[in-house]
Amino acid sequence: MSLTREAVLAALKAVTDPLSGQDMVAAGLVRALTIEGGTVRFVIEIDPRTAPQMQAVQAEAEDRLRDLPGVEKVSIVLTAHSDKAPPDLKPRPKAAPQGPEPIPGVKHLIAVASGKGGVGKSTVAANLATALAAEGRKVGLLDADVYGPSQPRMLGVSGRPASPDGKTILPLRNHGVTLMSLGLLTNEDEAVVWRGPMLMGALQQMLFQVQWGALDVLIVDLPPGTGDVQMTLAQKARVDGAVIVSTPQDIALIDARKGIDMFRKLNVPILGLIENMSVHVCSTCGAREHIFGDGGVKAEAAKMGVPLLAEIPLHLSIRTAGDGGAPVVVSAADSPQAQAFRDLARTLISAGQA
Ligand SMILES: Nc1ncnc2c1ncn2[C@@H]1O[C@H](COP(=O)(O)OP(=O)(O)OP(=O)(O)O)[C@@H](O)[C@H]1O
Repeated sequence: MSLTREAVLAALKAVTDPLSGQDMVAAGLVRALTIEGGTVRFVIEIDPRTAPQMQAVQAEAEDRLRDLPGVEKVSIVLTAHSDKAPPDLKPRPKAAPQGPEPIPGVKHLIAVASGKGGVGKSTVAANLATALAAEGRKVGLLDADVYGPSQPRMLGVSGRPASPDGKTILPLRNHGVTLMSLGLLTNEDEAVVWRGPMLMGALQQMLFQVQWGALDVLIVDLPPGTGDVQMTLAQKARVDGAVIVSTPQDIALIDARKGIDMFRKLNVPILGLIENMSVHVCSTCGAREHIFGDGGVKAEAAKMGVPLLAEIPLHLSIRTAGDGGAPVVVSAADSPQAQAFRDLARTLISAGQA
């Protein structure tokens, strides 16, 4: 005959709780009772001061259960209960949904997004951040490109951020920019597989637990596309505006349109489009060629009713500077390429957006 719950409870009712004088079941001492095959398990929650009396109850309950036919193993665990009131399980009216919150100390938060990968979004974010710093702004850069964080390499930053109190994280700094990136917490060569909730937790930590200090502007380098990171950012933090980076190629533009739609649905203002790899400038002869097409982003911006904020040339020095850890704005400050980013920074500052 298999062991039943009723038989177990009946055996336990023969044990008296010395504190209340009731049987231990009626006294509510038996918690989380499970019966699996011949194994009986439950928990007795006790006030630590009554431990000696309760150990006697535990021993008696064990004896009685072992005498029951069908019982092979008994496991009774004594746990100390806290004096806190038990959790209130009654349904409550739903709390008002938590809206996006400003990040303490941060005046403007600008998201740098792209519909598609590889269009130069991280390059634009790094150069925009250093260009804003060169204009005297206090700038932070959050590398939220969780699938391929490249800002530590682009800004020439390495080492682990410290967390002296185990709660807040101290960001790193280079070229006048305060940086935090998941790339600083993982090994560069390690492929990171993030589960959704982990990812969202990490993003929230980077937004709200990093000691950003007083910033005029925090640039957030997003992963490409329209996914969870974009949604979480817009739902948790007040995003003052998004800039969308695209190349002049049609396919990049189609994806950019999707990005714009998403931000509009999330009530994030679109500050404008940035055309990257706009025109190829030969680093030896200076010849200009529209490798990815001409005027596409400008026409699209006009169609969508958003400004075209900048046209950044495709130039070898932009890539080598990024790879070398000092964006072109820093490493070749007087070059026309650097000036294109400086103009972008000034445009945003004069519009009161950075
Ligand atoms: N204007 C440019 N001129 C020359 N090279 C560029 C330019 N913009 C970006 N690059 C190069 O193109 C490559 C891709 O750029 P980047 O990593 O910034 O793109 P991304 O859109 O952030 O990519 P991902 O999808 O990986 O996030 C890099 O090697 C970068 O140096």
